[in-house]
Amino acid sequence: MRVLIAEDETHLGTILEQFMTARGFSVHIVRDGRAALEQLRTENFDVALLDVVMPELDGLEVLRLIREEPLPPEIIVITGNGTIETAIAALKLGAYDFLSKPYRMAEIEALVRRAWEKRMLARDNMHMASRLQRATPHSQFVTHFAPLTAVLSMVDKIAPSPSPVLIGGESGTGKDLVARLLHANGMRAEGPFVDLNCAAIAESVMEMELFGVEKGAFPGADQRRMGLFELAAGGTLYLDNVGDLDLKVQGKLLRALESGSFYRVGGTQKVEVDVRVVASSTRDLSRMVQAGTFRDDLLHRINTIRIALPALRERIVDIPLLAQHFLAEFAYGRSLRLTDDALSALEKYRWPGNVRELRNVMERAALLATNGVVEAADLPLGAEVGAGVRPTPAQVLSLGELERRHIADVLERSHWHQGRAAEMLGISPKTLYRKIREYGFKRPSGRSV
Ligand SMILES: Nc1ncnc2c1ncn2[C@@H]1O[C@H](COP(=O)(O)OP(=O)(O)OP(=O)(O)O)[C@@H](O)[C@H]1O
Repeated sequence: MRVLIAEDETHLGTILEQFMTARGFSVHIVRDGRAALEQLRTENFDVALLDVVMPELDGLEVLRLIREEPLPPEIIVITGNGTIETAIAALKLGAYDFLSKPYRMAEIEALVRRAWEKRMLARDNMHMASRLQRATPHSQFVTHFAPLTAVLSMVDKIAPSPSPVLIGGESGTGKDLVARLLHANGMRAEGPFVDLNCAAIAESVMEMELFGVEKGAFPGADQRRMGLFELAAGGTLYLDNVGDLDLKVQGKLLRALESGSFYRVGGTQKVEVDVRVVASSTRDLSRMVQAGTFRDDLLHRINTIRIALPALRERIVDIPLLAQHFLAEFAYGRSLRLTDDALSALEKYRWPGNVRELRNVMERAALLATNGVVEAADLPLGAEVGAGVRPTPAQVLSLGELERRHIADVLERSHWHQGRAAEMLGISPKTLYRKIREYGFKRPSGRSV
């Protein structure tokens, strides 16, 4: 339990500090209001004891300012001459409780412990809610493919370590799922899992999104905002499509990983956080290093542990297994089965959207199935999916070009409705967004969506 004591009376402060330390609290003491404010803004405390009468800033002012911050500690205000007006003002400003001087040490200890329990309860509720939300779609990683079962045992082994992990693989291969497994099986499972798709955030705001921004950093920054790094404190930060970070943010990320600390945008106070970073990329980061678009030193840092997820077409053994798994998920109590023809159609298909696409296909198949049987005709794999882009033997297109043309075609057919297009392609909207940027597609003017 981390406790801040702000007390300007030297002797009293020291006695309090010694008492609390001896009772097993981790204590930091400051002697004036401004120092208290700075300390509370830069480090995470569970409880703060604020004397009301202090130089620079009084305790009530510190209380008011700190309550405007995200996730403030519980505050106990210590009033000098026990004026009831001050105590009421403190409670109105959101203090947990107040104590009047002179007080007994045992009294203060009991109050600090109660304040801490309240904070833990609130935190548990928050985590419980977010875990319930997470647990539903992402619970199980299904595979029979030997190299992937080896990956799963590696995930179990490395989950408890704080080292960064890099997960590579095409879109829809399960990178997000593996990142969540790493979190859920690690020491930080009780902490937050914060996920950021680096491809979906404009470069100009990425630094603020990750590291937060200090009040007054620029005109309009009228309050301090925590970045995702801080929000992930004690948990895992998942950076999806890490290759999309620009070089400046890459540098800052590297420093944060190396030192465990960073500065908010416009800030001068170092913020220290304990966060495990898991990054993923669909792109070949080594190639990006060669091209000068990804930092070599950052790649080394996040590459400490590397996991590569194979495309679904490279593990045909998993196709029937996953198909049954998703069919059961969408059967809603009915019993559904796939015909041999349907299975063979699934195994022959190339699955550009990997497991995500298979899941979408099985969802629709479950809806279309009659008499509990899914026929090949019920599978929306569509000959038409490849139609129009199939090259003649003399004109073999690269996979990248094929993908580019196919996405352009689907965007056109969906009238640039990106949600629908992503669904047709079996990829996530965020991946489609990134591909649109990668291929430099421009929405035709006059189209609204
Ligand atoms: N082996 C698996 N077993 C069960 N479900 C899986 C498996 N792999 C992926 N999925 C499911 O497929 C969908 C896509 O997976 P996920 O979001 O993890 O892919 P991704 O590689 O992170 O994709 P992107 O690069 O587009 O973000 C999710 O619904 C996920 O639960």
